[in-house]
Amino acid sequence: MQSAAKEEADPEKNQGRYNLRRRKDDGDVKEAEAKSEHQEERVEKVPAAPAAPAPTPLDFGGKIGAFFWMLFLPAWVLFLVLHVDQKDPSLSNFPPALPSLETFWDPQALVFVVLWILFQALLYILPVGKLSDGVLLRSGKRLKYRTNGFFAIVVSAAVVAAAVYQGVDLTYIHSHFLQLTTASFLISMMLSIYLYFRSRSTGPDERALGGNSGNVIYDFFKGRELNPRIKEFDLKFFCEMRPGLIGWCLINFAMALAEMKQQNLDAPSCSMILVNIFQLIYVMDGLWNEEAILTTMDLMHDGFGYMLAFGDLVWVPFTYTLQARYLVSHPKPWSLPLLATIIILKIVGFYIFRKSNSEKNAFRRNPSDPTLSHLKTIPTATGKSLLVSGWWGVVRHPNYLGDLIMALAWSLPCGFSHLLPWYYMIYFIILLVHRDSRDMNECRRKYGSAWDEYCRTVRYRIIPRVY
Ligand SMILES: NC(=O)C1=CN([C@@H]2O[C@H](COP(=O)(O)OP(=O)(O)OC[C@H]3O[C@@H](n4cnc5c(N)ncnc54)[C@H](OP(=O)(O)O)[C@@H]3O)[C@@H](O)[C@H]2O)C=CC1
Ligand SMILES: CC(C)CCC[C@@H](C)[C@H]1CC=C2C3=C(CC[C@@]21C)[C@@]1(C)CC[C@H](O)C(C)(C)[C@@H]1CC3
Repeated sequence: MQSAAKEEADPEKNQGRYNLRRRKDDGDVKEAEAKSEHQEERVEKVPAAPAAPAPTPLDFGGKIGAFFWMLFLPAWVLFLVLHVDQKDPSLSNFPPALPSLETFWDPQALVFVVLWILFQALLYILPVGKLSDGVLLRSGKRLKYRTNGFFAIVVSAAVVAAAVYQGVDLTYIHSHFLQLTTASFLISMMLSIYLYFRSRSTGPDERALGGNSGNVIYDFFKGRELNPRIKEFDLKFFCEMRPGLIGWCLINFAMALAEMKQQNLDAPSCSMILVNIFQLIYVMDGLWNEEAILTTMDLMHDGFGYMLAFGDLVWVPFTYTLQARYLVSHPKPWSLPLLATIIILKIVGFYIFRKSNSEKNAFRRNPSDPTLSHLKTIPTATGKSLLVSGWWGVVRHPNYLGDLIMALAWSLPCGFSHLLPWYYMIYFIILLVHRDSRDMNECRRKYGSAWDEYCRTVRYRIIPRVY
């Protein structure tokens, strides 16, 4: 174990740790060999390039699992959207009755969704804000990203405020929720088909290691191309950070207006305000620290396919808004002690989440960053090191811990009368536990014995002394 500064001060030593083993386990052997050859060539030219790319084992229940998830996820969104509309959205009334087919479709809703995405695309391409460096790719290249997400949400807020001032009725979003969901689903489906077809003409270095099984359904679901771009326009980065994420805040705001209309209130309820502010802070923080997304799993390792396209454009805006949507017709009384507890939880969760994400991002960008020199690290054979003190010495995913505490603070304002507003919390535990195990497998593959040493030093995964 050594300090972060010392580790980086010896690049030649690091270079000697490249992992050039050939892996012939699962997947296309020829391709794996071709990658290894490229890798050996690159070692001389690009000292910091990640090593030993080999296709990863299938995830999400493999080929059959991918097929199941592709059908199940949209059906689940549909049930949630319909269930929350019921007068009594309790478990005994699940599943809700299906409406007639024509109810799903409204061309106007499609136009609004397309306009929203185009508007966000326009803000994304404006030459405003920083051009940030992505991580080093297997090809030895480093992509540039326009990180102007905070600018985009501020402009979007101003445009929405002006529209409301001009008399635009945003409660349309509440009354046409189902049609807007269908429209977004169609767009995500078309995008996924486009992504799959264009991925067929990409080289091995441009593909994600995990979405390249050769099975059409699995690869379509998981995503094949790592960084699909149209010229400088990065589709994965844009979809993950803009239309759905900013759309989440727009929908929450529309729910607050719908609550006022439906409950005949002069102002939104306290619970609604809390949910709106907490989630707005979460999104604004993500956009303010947009550069940090470049060192997350989605951007570094996952291909862009159905899972992320659907997740970004449908799942995030139409299920993460469930709490606000629930509150529209289920007002909750609140007390000062409860309010104080919820706010404290949010602050604690946010602090852990932000500090740990920023620590890892700063370390991955510049391991010799003087502000991190006090942190202990473990060197690995790839030349990269692992943090073993600071937040990453408390548990192996401190950022998940903070995120979960925040999720708790988002559900509490909705009370305990129904399970539905707790859905996000339950889903999030499942998502993060699964993500953690995906990441553990991936890191064990990448870092071998160094990862085992890390796991021996930092024993718990997400919750200290519990899990
Ligand atoms: N609201 C939502 O729906 C969701 C939110 N999130 C949030 O997004 C954020 C990003 O999460 P996610 O992308 O899953 O994962 P991480 O940001 O935790 O990224 C995992 C990667 O970090 C690196 N890493 C792991 N351990 C260490 C260590 N000790 N020292 C240095 N680097 C390490 C590894 O990559 P390498 O070594 O290759 O650099 C690993 O693959 C989290 O805060 C999460 O809570 C995530 C999913 C959904
Ligand atoms: C459809 C599937 C069941 C699950 C899809 C998962 C996706 C919805 C999430 C995967 C990782 C995400 C992140 C965020 C949103 C949800 C998805 C896309 C994030 C952008 C939210 C804001 C945060 O501040 C963040 C850290 C930037 C998040 C990054 C990961």
